[in-house]
Order: sequence, then structure tokens, then C-alpha cells
Amino acid sequence: MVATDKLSNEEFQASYLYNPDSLSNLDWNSVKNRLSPLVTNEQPGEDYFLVRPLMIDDFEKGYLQLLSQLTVVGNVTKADFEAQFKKMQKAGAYFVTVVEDIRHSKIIASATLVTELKFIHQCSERARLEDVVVNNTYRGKQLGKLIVLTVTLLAKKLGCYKMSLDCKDPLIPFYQSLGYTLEPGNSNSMMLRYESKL
Ligand SMILES: CC(=O)SCCNC(=O)CCNC(=O)[C@H](O)C(C)(C)COP(=O)(O)OP(=O)(O)OC[C@H]1O[C@@H](n2cnc3c(N)ncnc32)[C@H](O)[C@@H]1OP(=O)(O)O
Repeated sequence: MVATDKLSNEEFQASYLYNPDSLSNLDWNSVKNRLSPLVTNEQPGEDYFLVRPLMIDDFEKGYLQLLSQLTVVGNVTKADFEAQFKKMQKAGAYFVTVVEDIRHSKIIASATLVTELKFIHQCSERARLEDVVVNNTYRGKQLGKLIVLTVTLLAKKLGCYKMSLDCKDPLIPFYQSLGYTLEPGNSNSMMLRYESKL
């Protein structure tokens, strides 16, 4: 575990997957009618909820246990986690954003924004939403909406020209309530699966 009180400011910043300042001044005005009551990443509804980038010591805070409520995680060791974290950090395109319940030092929600550089659209950048999950004992309290809107607004702030996602049919209304649409003739998701480790 990273003993953050003993770290220099530089080391502390390096323990974040991406710069936490990126999460300041998101355009919540543009989505405030999608939440009732209004919550934001800076005022997430409870003073013990903290919305922030993934940190390297979140392995200790149950991050992978949370992901296992979404899909198969496999036998990922702490060393595996840290190596993958550092690769993502170096790539600079991974904005894994979490909610921590600071009372229990536990990660209770997560969503990933991945950005992709393009030559098209005047060398622009597009965004994808991945791996959205809220701990099952915290569901139904708008945390899903909060974490998805946080990364959606972050993509806007970063200058992405669009953001897309894949989801199962029952979740379509959830994402529609957050502004995502099924574009006629342009909303199919196709798959070719390779042999996986699991
Ligand atoms: C792009 C992707 O990653 S898709 C994968 C999405 N993740 C999963 O399926 C993992 C398991 N599910 C979860 O973690 C959660 O149920 C989430 C993230 C989908 C929603 O989190 P919550 O914190 O419960 O959502 P929140 O309280 O903000 O919103 C609840 C709304 O979403 C709807 N909703 C939530 N989960 C579901 C679901 N599985 N199916 C249909 N509707 C749902 C609720 O009906 C509710 O609608 P309302 O506002 O009209 O009452």
C-alpha cells in the first residue's frame, strides 16, 4: 500500500493514473437535468464519497473485487496490477475514474474513459466508455449516473468529438437517460472473439 502521507508531492501525483486536476471544472450545468438531486464529482452526495482517478494502491482497496461484479477478472496479482497500471499511465489514454467510500477505504464504483487519436476529423480524438460498475450494495443511489457523467464530461473537457459504448439491451434506457442515443443505422456492435487466457 502507498503510504501517501510519506510521499513527496511528485510521488503522490505519480500514484494517480492521470492528473486529478483534470476532474475540476467539469460542465455539470450541461447535464444537471439528468440527476435528481444534483450530484457532481466534487459534491457526490455524501461527504464520505470521493471521486478521483484510479490510484496504484487501489489494488488494496478492493478495485479488482469491484470489477469482478462486472466480468471475469482472473488471478491478477498485485505485481500484475501495478505493471498494467504503469503501462496505462505511460500510454496517457486511460482515464479510469473511481468512487471511494473513504469510511472503509473501499472502491465502490468505477468507469473507464479511453481516448483514441485519429487522423480523421482534422487529427481529432474520440472517446469510449468501458467497464462501468457500481458495488451491488451501493446501487440505486445515482452512483452509476455520477461516474458515467463524470467521465463523459471529462471526455468533453479533453476535446473529444464523440464518445461511444457497448452495452446489453436492458441497459439502453440507463445510458439514454444520460444522453447517449441509438443512432439509426449506426448502432450495431460486432464482435470477433480471439482465444483468451480465461
Ligand atoms: C459500457 C459498460 O460498461 S456496460 C456495463 C454496465 N455495468 C454492469 O452491467 C455491471 C453491473 N451493474 C452495475 O454495476 C449497476 O447496476 C449500473 C452501473 C449499471 C448502475 O449503477 P447504479 O448505481 O445502480 O445506477 P444509478 O442509481 O445511477 O441509476 C439507476 C437507474 O439505472 C437503471 N438501472 C440500473 N441498473 C440497471 C440494469 N442492470 N438494467 C436496467 N436498468 C438499470 C435503474 O432502473 C435506474 O433507473 P431510474 O433512474 O429510471 O430509476
